[in-house]
Amino acid sequence: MKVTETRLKGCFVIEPALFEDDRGYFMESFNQKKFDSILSRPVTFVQDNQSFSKKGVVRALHYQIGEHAQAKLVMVLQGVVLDVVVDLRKDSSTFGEHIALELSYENKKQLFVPRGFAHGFVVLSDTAHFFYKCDNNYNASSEGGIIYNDNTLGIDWKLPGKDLFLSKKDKLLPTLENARL
Ligand SMILES: Cc1cn([C@H]2C[C@H](O)[C@@H](COP(=O)(O)OP(=O)(O)O[C@H]3O[C@H](C)C(=O)[C@H](O)[C@H]3O)O2)c(=O)[nH]c1=O
Repeated sequence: MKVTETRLKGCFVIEPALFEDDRGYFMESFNQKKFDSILSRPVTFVQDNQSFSKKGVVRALHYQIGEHAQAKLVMVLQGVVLDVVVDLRKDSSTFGEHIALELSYENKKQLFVPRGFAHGFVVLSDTAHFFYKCDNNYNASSEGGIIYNDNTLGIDWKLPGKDLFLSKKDKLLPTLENARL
């Protein structure tokens, strides 16, 4: 397993060991003991989520506030997405900054997103099956969000705006300046 910390402290790219043979491949997509060795404190995941989306779908930029904040281990089971996380930790020297990276079935990369981040992705392949573990349960009343094209964030979603598709809810999200943090 290869672990690389990103420039946003506490956010890691994880590349699981892949065992390929004539049948195909095997990998441990999550191992609590190995995962705990990466982080300074243990993370216990309590909920697994999946979503399936067509090309151009943007599910972004979401988070839960306060005690319901979620850390996530995100990965792609089929297709390719550009995954984006924005640092919303008020005491962070990289507050408001983001990283974006391709996660795909091919590259098997995973991203650990600590609590205090907004998360989202755009689907770059015809379809994408997205899977992620959360260390806190869904709490609808604590959901927050930032509009994906907030120009203070400067996120390049790679596809032309005319080809992007968002939920009604996501189209109405506020800018970072007006977001509920
Ligand atoms: C997130 C969530 C949603 N739901 C229900 C609520 C809605 O009736 C329906 C669709 O929810 P939503 O449109 O918020 O789904 P996404 O747009 O994929 O939201 C996710 O998008 C980005 C990528 C994230 O990182 C978040 O985990 C999450 O906000 O599922 C649940 O029942 N449990 C849940 O944990």
